[in-house]
Amino acid sequence: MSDSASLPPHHHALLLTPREMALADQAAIAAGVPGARLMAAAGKAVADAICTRWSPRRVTVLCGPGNNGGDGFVIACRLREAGWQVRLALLGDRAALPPDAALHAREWPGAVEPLEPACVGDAELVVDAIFGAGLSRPLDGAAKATLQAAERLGVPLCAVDTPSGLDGESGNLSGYTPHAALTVTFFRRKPGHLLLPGREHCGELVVADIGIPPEALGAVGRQAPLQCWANGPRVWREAFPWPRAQGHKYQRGHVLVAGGALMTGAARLAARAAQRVGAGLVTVAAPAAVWPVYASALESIIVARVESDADFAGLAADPRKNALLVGPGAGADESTRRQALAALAAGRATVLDADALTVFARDPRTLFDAVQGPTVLTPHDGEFARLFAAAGDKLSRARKAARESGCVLVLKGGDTVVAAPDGRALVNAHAPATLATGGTGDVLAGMIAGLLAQGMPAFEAAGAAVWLHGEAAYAFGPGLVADDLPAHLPQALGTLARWQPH
Ligand SMILES: NC(=O)C1=CN([C@@H]2O[C@H](COP(=O)(O)OP(=O)(O)OC[C@H]3O[C@@H](n4cnc5c(N)ncnc54)[C@H](O)[C@@H]3O)[C@@H](O)[C@H]2O)[C@@H](O)CC1
Ligand SMILES: [K+]
Repeated sequence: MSDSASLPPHHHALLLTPREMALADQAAIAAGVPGARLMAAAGKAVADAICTRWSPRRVTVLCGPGNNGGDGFVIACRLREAGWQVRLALLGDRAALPPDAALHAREWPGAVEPLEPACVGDAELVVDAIFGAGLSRPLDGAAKATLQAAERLGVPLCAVDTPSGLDGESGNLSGYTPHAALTVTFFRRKPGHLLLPGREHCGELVVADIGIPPEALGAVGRQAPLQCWANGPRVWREAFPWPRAQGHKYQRGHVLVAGGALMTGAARLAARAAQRVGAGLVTVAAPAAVWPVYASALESIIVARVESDADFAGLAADPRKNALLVGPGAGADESTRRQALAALAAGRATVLDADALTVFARDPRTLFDAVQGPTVLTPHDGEFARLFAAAGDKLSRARKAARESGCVLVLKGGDTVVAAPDGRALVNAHAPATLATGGTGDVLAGMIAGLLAQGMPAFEAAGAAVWLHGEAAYAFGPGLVADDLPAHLPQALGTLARWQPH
């Protein structure tokens, strides 16, 4: 096995697909860690996680026909040793278990019941070790009926690796998937643990070390690059533009925000967010008719009066304005389209949001062909569908669209995905549901522009903005409206400054 120099960057935050995880297992086994030992460690980790959360009680361990079921046999043994009353049920034939699972099944001293709804009848806790990474078709038959019976009982369920029926790669559900109170996975998380709807079925997620050396990642990465991470400071904090003692406002960048003529609040929110995230200067280009609205509300922000799209293009052409934002409250009209194209033509960092995306619905190629500088597109699902034909799960759609457009894609939602044209991707789970309220997207777009203006690369800037956006919402708590976000960015930045890898 290679040394740690071959580890992919931020390897703790990597998300591995089930296939990549199987390759990591194989690499560990090839490096001399027997599969049966990995399974023993996996089962022990789950049993330990259970014992620290629940006192001994009646538990039914549901085992599937593969290695996930093998983990189940280990869990049953460990819980029994710890004084729990354990029932174990197996789907399929004991003689057909794969070798590592068969080995651990031989150590189980109790009865092996057939897996059917009756086996959870008196349980106070249920362990779902039916299917994990090997799920190959929708859940049906006895597995589905038994998990449904467990869920109807209303007792807590602990899932091994993934709740059965959850596709670890996409987060999609197949046939039926129970809601776990606790999911214990091994070595690294999978995209499906963070993507919706999967994340909602995992409950608390624990990642256990089962003895796979991190260097196994180097071996996996040589087959296909590993470039999907859970979004968080680990991934981008080295690129975060903290103000420097010797800096001055001109070194902290200058954001130009196109202000809308009707919905003036959106661009104001974006401008405040750009400023709060650290941009040295922010200019809002305000249409003449509503100039006073902007000017009276934005004391420390420059409000430039524009009479025409040509005026805006003139502002955008000023090279000191090193990050441009068009879209918030812009209106889906010709003027917005001209402003977006003027921003892209400037060849500097650009964020296009909302209406500045919608105006290219009929000819997205015009938009993609105009891209020159680092460009970030921030669609929600509806806006995305107007621009891109990409199908599939959210992660692959975002990646395909990033490649097609040559832009960093921020595909928003409760599980925002950030994707770069070179295949890198982030899945964000750091966002409370309170963010689903009007204007929060404008704030996010402003934050990305603010970080771009300070020289942060587009992929990292998008990831950092998405995380800080979530952090500011957590800091505020319930009752959030978009206006609260810029005001809570200082707290979020404080958390980031103190953040330590764990
Ligand atoms: N060495 C390893 O590979 C390790 C694997 N571990 C465990 O092994 C699991 C992966 O094991 P496997 O690859 O054997 O996969 P699983 O145990 O998840 O499932 C594979 C079996 O289920 C069947 N199956 C899949 N979907 C089905 C469906 N919907 N209905 C009926 N049958 C279905 C397959 O035909 C196969 O027999 C991980 O999730 C993890 O829990 C851990 O023990 C750690 C070490
Ligand atoms: K499972």
